[in-house]
Amino acid sequence: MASIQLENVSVSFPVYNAATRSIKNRIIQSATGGQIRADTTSQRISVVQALQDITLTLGEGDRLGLIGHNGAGKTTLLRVLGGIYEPNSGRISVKGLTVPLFDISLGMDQESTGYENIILRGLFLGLTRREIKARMEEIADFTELGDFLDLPIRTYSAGMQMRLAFAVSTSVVPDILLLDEGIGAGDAAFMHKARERLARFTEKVSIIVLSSHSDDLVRSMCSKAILMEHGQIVHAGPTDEVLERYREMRGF
Ligand SMILES: Nc1ncnc2c1ncn2[C@@H]1O[C@H](COP(=O)(O)OP(=O)(O)OP(=O)(O)O)[C@@H](O)[C@H]1O
Repeated sequence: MASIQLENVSVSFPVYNAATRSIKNRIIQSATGGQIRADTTSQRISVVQALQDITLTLGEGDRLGLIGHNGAGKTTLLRVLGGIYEPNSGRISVKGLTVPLFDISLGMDQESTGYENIILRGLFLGLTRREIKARMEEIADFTELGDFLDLPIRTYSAGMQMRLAFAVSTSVVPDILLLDEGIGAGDAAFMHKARERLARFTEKVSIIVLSSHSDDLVRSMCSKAILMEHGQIVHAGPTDEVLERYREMRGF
């Protein structure tokens, strides 16, 4: 059974050679972003607190929307769930095959061919070589990249790389799907095909977490949501209730 459990998870980023003099001994909080504070050990280091004390439990059938201002911590939270970032503190347990459909070039190598990258990205996502080989032909067909699959992917355009990564990432139905609102640089025909594939696929996924600035998208995909502000969860509940709270906060 797929599940996600986060207990008091915090993530901070040290920023070296930052102009910390202006933020000596105080915490800066602007309208956007996490919190910036000076590091206690060095004048030359600032710390951006991207997530602070996040506690969250998700199980079978949950569709969660992440809502909040620029820099609120939505992408950082997705990256923590995808195992891309380790929390600095707190406990995390993610059970089930997890596929991030953002940071789509992770696990790919620019010098390797399209075919080799299908294997690399597949292994990165936790598939076995046998599972990848069994799907190779279907993945290659879906990309429509033809003979380009024999060339190193540094010769591809951004949209061609996206086609490849998307085709591999959606070749197996995961237990947990992590989504960012934009899946990138595809052309209109591919985006249409990608959306259809995604719609078929999302029905079967056990848990979905979607980060989005689009109220309509969150409403159409998610039954519940959390509102994030400066790295913290400030409201959690049914999607409509959380969107309403966000509207009130923004004052429109
Ligand atoms: N690698 C990094 N180094 C330093 N700070 C970072 C890094 N990644 C993220 N941050 C900071 O963490 C905070 C949260 O960023 P995050 O990308 O999670 O926000 P977000 O809610 O996804 O924003 P947006 O809606 O703009 O995409 C921001 O203040 C950002 O500056």
